[in-house]
Amino acid sequence: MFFSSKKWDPRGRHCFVTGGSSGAGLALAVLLVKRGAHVSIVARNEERLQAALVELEKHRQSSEQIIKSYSFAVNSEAGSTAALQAASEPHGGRCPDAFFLCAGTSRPSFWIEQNEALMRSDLDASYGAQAFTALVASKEMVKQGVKGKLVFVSSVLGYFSIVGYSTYSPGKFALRGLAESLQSEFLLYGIDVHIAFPGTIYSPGYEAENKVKPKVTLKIEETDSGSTPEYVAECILKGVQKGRFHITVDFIGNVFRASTAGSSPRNSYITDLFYALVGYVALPIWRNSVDSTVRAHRQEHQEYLKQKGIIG
Ligand SMILES: NC(=O)C1=CN([C@@H]2O[C@H](COP(=O)(O)OP(=O)(O)OC[C@H]3O[C@@H](n4cnc5c(N)ncnc54)[C@H](OP(=O)(O)O)[C@@H]3O)[C@@H](O)[C@H]2O)C=CC1
Ligand SMILES: CCCCCCCCCCCCCCCC(=O)[C@@H](N)CO
Repeated sequence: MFFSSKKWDPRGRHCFVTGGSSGAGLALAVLLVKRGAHVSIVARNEERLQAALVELEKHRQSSEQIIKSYSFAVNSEAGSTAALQAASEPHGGRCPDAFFLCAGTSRPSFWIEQNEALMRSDLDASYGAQAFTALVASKEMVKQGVKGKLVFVSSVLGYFSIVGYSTYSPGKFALRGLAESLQSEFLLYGIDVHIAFPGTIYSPGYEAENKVKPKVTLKIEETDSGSTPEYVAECILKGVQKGRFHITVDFIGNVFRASTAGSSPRNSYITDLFYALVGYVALPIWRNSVDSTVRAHRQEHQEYLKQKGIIG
């Protein structure tokens, strides 16, 4: 209803994937290479980029495809500009057709353990790592008259939040706010905006965050069955091809999406009504159980606070 019905084909297009060296970003890059796109992946760690590039090469469809990696930190305007310039060069300076903004990290922890520096760096890691790329990409697309695509990757934690995500969720909610605004503004240019809200992704980033994740958060997350990076990538690409604004990859995501839709463009008026009804009944029950889990953790948490020297 809100987008053209013709399916978008990545073949021969230049796709710019931030966070393309790991997890969902790497899986998306692989998928795009398989579909015949030119792919540029961006991340900071050169070694992991090189390993990812070897993986991408295995899926090359033709010798024409330009497949490259770029080491830049994209959580600043300068970093994103440098990455975009470098990636545009092999394409004669033309800016990419689609931007898959997968860069992001999470450091689950308790709110009272934060300080200003940690809050700022986590907001930078969840929001800044995508917002600045969106800024420079948009300017370039408008300047060059490219009717491209911006695809943000939020999280189901951009729809709701739980204990442990006080410095991560705000950035993922903020991405939704940004996408909502740009979806409207970019009607001026014919640039499409999409935003994905995956649940748990079994990625290297997930392995890393679990090492520091509070026990109570791990317990609540047991309800989430999770998805492989490959599955998430497929859902994101399908969602983009179908012209969906909010892209969810699993049942939980669909329920939260439909329950918090507001005036966001919907995916379907019939199935979204079903998901919204499920949410209306099931979400308060689920939330009550989450609250009970947190309350049951009070005593253990007191011990934790003592151990850390936060209380006497
Ligand atoms: N894993 C999960 O359970 C979930 C993750 N998400 C979100 O999905 C996205 C992908 O996550 P996941 O699949 O776990 O990926 P990983 O955490 O495994 O990989 C993250 C990627 O982003 C890159 N990156 C991080 N920060 C920057 C930066 N400032 N500049 C450039 N590159 C950066 C990393 O490379 P390098 O460190 O070398 O820069 C790496 O390539 C993230 O935005 C994440 O928040 C959403 C829901 C669930
Ligand atoms: C019918 C309704 C039932 C609702 C059940 C909901 C269960 C959700 C549990 C919490 C999932 C948290 C995913 C975190 C993803 C993420 O972004 C982090 N891994 C950070 O990277």
